Amino acid sequence: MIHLRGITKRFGDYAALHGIDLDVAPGEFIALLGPSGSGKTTLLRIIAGLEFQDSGTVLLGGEDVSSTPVADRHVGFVFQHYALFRHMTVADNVAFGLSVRRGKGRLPKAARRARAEELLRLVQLEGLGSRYPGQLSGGQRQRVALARALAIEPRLLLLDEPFGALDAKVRKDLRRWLRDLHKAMGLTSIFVTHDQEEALELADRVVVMNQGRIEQIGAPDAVYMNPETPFVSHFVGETNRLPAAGGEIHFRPHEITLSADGAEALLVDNVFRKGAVWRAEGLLEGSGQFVELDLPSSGDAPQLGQTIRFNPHRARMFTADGDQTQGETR
Ligand SMILES: Nc1ncnc2c1ncn2[C@@H]1O[C@H](COP(=O)(O)OP(=O)(O)OP(=O)(O)O)[C@@H](O)[C@H]1O
Repeated sequence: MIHLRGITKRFGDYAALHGIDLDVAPGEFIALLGPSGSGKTTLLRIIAGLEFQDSGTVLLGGEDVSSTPVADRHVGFVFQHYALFRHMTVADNVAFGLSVRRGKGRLPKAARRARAEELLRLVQLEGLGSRYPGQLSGGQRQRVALARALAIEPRLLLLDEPFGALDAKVRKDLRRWLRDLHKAMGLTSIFVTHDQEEALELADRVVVMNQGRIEQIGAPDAVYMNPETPFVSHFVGETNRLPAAGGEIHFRPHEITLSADGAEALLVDNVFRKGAVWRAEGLLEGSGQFVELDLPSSGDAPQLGQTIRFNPHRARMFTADGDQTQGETR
């Protein structure tokens, strides 16, 4: 569906993307995940045709669209701040992409209306077509934006932090809804997020980006369980780091075994409930390293000042040069 080869992009002296290669299969739901400034939006805009790469090629459905303008790429997109037209009704907003279409693909007015109604049903906003955007909630507005993007029957749907401005509960509902919609419509979708939970929950594959490069591509479980670089280990999920000879050892807060003769001892200086577990934080005896541990909340809460002895049971060793790893279980 999408083949990106050697995509580079500079803004003045600043290299925003360094040779990105990426293949996306039809029907996939892909997350571009990375910190602010890692190049996610730039890459998405290049795929959409809103921005052009300095070098490299973009193939969509086997066709080289490297220099094709956005209007001819047949791509739908939704951006966090891609505002609806405030002076247009919801139905007119949704039908907008159809009404600007020229030539033989243009639908008569009645058909455009019917299509808008159908899309509003799809995004579960049936009957709200005559309202104005100002009369909708934030989550409803995002669904209108999505309906508008889908109106042109795009082959590809691109979403840039589509739910970024919404509160956590609405975000979660919309995520699930979007995943169902993606599947039901047989879409190929790429979304940008800096929220690892969102990426892990929604995507078939996660593309982890850092400083204009792809660090790792994989299924959510693979990226979480087998991070290939210290960056991925740290950015996706929570990670404790311990200095070790020739590098560092990484383990997740829950990847521990409690043991009275454990090799590590945490002096607890903060405890709180984190969903189904107790989170205990503090410094390790000896190294003074800050560590976070998750303990079953079926047991008593750890006490401040208590020492917890443990062994990491599924640790990963990263060597000092940073990008080589060895899985290690102890
Ligand atoms: N039009 C532009 N002119 C100059 N620099 C730009 C422009 N667009 C992006 N950049 C720079 O390119 C880098 C990548 O930006 P991009 O928006 O792709 O990052 P991002 O990963 O999407 O970040 P965020 O999560 O903050 O949106 C940033 O350092 C940004 O400042």
